[in-house]
Amino acid sequence: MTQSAAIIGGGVIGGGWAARFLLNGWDVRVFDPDPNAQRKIGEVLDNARASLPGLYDMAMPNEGALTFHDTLSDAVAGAVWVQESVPERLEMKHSVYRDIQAYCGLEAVIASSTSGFKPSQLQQNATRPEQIVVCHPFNPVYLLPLIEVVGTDANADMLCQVEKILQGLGMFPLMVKKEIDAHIADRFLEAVWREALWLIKDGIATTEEIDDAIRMGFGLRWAQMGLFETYRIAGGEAGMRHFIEQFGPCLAWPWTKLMDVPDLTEELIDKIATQSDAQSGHLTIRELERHRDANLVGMMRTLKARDWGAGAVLNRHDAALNQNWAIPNTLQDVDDLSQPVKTIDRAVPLDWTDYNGHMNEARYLQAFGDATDRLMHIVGCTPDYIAKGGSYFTAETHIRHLDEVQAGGHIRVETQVLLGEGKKLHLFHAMFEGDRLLATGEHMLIHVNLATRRASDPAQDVADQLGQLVAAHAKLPVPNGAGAAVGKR
Ligand SMILES: NC(=O)C1=CN([C@@H]2O[C@H](COP(=O)(O)OP(=O)(O)OC[C@H]3O[C@@H](n4cnc5c(N)ncnc54)[C@H](O)[C@@H]3O)[C@@H](O)[C@H]2O)C=CC1
Ligand SMILES: C[N+](C)(C)CC(=O)CC(=O)[O-]
Repeated sequence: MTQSAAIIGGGVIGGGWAARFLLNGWDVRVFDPDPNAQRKIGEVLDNARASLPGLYDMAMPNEGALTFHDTLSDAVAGAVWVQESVPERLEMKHSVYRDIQAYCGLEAVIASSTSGFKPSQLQQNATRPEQIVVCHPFNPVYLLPLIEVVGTDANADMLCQVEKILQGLGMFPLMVKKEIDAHIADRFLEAVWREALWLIKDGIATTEEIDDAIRMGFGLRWAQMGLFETYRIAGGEAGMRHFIEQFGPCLAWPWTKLMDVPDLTEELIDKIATQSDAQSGHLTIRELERHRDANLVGMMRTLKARDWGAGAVLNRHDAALNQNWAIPNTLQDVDDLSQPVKTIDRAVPLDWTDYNGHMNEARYLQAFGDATDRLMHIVGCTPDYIAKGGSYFTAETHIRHLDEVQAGGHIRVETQVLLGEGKKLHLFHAMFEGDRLLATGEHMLIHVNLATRRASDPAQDVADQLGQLVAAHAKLPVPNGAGAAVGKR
């Protein structure tokens, strides 16, 4: 049965949570008194649909149902997870918990997005403190994996379940062992924010110069290694110890104004807002969000290819997705040998699209190449087999681009084996979005001995498995377009 999450407060963060749950197959029930909440969440969802599914190389589950409710009691009914994302005011959060606990199930998790309150503060005077836990996300919640989970002794029994549910949403729960104001990550953000305010107040840098100082340099380092791994490298061969010895004395020099906070006077606020308008005012918030999402998707997919940091979290979720929405790994996994085999089932990543607003031609080849790799794996041409010295090389390719598809579009490739005899493997891939045929890819591959780099017969096991597929597919009609030349309709 589909699980449901209640989103209490559907602003910047609640909207991101709604998208994260929905796109992971949960039903989502929103309560927010703002008459614009539905429109705002709809816009956030559009951005999320274009960006999140394409981070994975497997299809995500079908979207859950999104409903908006006039009362909080209605929204929390039946929800196993209640995500509170109302403004950062303690008395408001307390009053919202009173209402939630009056109507939600006894087993429901009540998670708070709070940036800074400790769980013990949130639990004060609650009917059932053990239900309330901090789950602090990062904007955009639908893309960034980090989630700081902070509980008290009262929550001990539920933290494991909370961690599991968040992992199931493709997130990286950082289980914070000791509560502290602003948890872990926001203490860094706060420190950097304070320095930035001083640099502006003192007229040393503009908003744009500060952003450049971050994004052209250390921001890129932080995105993939964080602070300590980065500084370990900065210590050279002598490592961390040398780094601290060299830069330790600077801590006593006036390199930071951290203990002193500038007054947020009207004058300072006006200076920051004016500079920010000059820097980014030509773009709407939604346009900025789309740039942010495309940049994040590109960086995260690069990290994914390297199975590193945030990218490794995506790979773990991909493995979980494939258990649920199966693409076959072996011939035994194929449900019906007599039909073309499903070799790709995924969304179009944002970074596969181009200036024409659709999937770029080169990415059709990438998808068909991935489909070929999957078929090779299914017939036993696995990484182990390849490591022993046999593989297939593609000798010829013919792609027909029949229809377009946009970022986030759910594509599927079905593969028919036209010939699998001796050294030759002749494949015909058909790419669909739903029932719509988008493209076909016809490929001739030759089995190769990787030591001699010359054509060779595949090992018996691969030949046998391929033979089974060829015999079954021989009964299928020759697909429309097979053997066509360029320009021939
Ligand atoms: N904006 C950010 O970068 C981040 C914010 N957070 C935390 O998330 C929480 C929400 O922050 P934002 O989404 O930024 O604020 P927001 O102002 O964008 O959204 C708050 C929403 O709560 C609604 N609301 C107000 N009273 C309500 C009530 N009684 N019941 C239901 N909804 C109510 C408002 O109409 C509004 O839509 C805060 O605790 C904040 O610290 C956490 C991570 C990042
Ligand atoms: C500015 N902020 C303290 C609300 C930021 C966060 O809590 C996390 C984030 O997304 O930057």
